[in-house]
Formats: sequence, C-alpha cells, structure tokens
Amino acid sequence: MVKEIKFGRISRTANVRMLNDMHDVLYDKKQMSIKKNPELYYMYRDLYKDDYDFETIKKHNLRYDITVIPPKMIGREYVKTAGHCHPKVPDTDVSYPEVYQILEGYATYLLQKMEGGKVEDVVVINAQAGDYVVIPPDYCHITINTSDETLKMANWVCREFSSIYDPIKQRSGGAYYLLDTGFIKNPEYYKVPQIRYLSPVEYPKFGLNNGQDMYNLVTGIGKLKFLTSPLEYMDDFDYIIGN
Ligand SMILES: O=P(O)(O)OC[C@H]1O[C@](O)(CO)[C@@H](O)[C@@H]1O
Repeated sequence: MVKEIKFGRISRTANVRMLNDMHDVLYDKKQMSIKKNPELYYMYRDLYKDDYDFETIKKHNLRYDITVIPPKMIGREYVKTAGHCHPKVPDTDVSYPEVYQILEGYATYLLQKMEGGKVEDVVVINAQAGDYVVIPPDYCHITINTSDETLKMANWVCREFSSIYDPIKQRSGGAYYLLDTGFIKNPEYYKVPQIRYLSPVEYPKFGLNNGQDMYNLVTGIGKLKFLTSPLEYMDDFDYIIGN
C-alpha cells in the first residue's frame, strides 16, 4: 500500500494503524496470536493544499484529515477504526462534533452516545462516495469497511483536542461488532439499545450539500463553526440525529 499521498502541493506520509494496535477492540482476539502484524488503515492528518489554506484552517481551529481503509476481514469481523470519543468543549457539557465525507468506496459508521458508562443511543449510517456523516456531540464513533473496495474518507474536526480511546477500549470495542453475519451485541456492555438506522445528511447550513468536495469549505470556512462552537447548534444536531 502506498503510504504517501499528494494533496495539493503537499505530500504527506501516513500514520499506520496495525493489527497489534487494535488488540483491545476486536471481536476475535485470537487473530492477534497470528504472528503477522498487518497494516489495517492509513491516517493522513492535518492536510491542506497550500500555505494560504493552512493559515485559514489554523485560524479557525480546524483540521482536515483523510483516512484510507482497504478491505479486510479480521477473523469474522470487518475491518474498522479503533473507535474514539471526543472531549468536552471547555466550560461546556457537550463534546466536540465531527463531520466525515466519503471520497471513495463505502463506509458503515457506528455512533454510540455514552453517559456515565451507559449507552443511551446507537446509530448506524451506511454511506457511499459523496455522502456526508455528521457525528453530533457526545457520540463516540467507529468506521467500518464492509465492502471489497478501499474506503477513502475525509473529516473536518476541531484541531484543539486529542481523541479519547479508553471508553471503547475498556469495553473491548463498540456496543456492537459487525461480523460477516451482521451486527451482534458486545457482551461487555450491560444494556444496549437496538440500533437505529439513519441516512447520511445534506445540511446546507453546515455547507454540506450536493456531494460537493468537503475540502472546498476552506473557502467558506465559517460554515464549519458548528465544529468548534457546538453549543450554538444543538437544535441542528438534534435534528440531524433524529431526536
Ligand atoms: O484510529 P482513529 O484515531 O480512530 O482514527 C481514524 C480517523 O479518525 C480521525 O481521528 C478523525 O476523527 C482521523 O484523523 C483518523 O484518520
């Protein structure tokens, strides 16, 4: 797999997530005893096409990343990201949101809202090239590639925080695993709601329309304020997540 991408005038080498990095979150941990440690996915963080864009992106406290996930089965489970949550925005009780766009291939997003260790809501969104998926505040999330094509996805997110992995790691993964036979509940969770299936969104107020390349929001970056000041947009997030 090519670990370097060219983006505008910038070349970037990937951070690679390996099978060994995923030990705690896999359905079938026996896969870890296999001596090989294959590469699972490639993260190209903090991309920009030129210095002018970078200044704009930085000024608005944002970051644009691309993630590439080739197809793979890990035992009976489809390849997935490790899964993470976001911290609360300082001086508020809501965590940072995020927005993804599929650039190539197909993705299944599993979103779970956690409150004091309890899962209150589980949402699954199936998406394909051009689609946008908004991760509202307080939803931890995992991306799964169930197709036989390489998934390439982009995200915009606030650049001021680091993701939190422990809530998913400590429970051996998300509330559900996606296996060749479909979703099954993760027994490490005590009570888990049934999955709600939602569709990807078009949301012009956030600049998410017509499947347009989300990177181009760099020229209308004010639309992405929902990522850094989510408290001002709670009604929009409720609408998007169907509450
Ligand atoms: O393995 P992780 O940290 O969950 O990341 C998967 C992708 O999600 C992001 O962290 C954005 O949420 C990307 O930077 C990364 O490529």
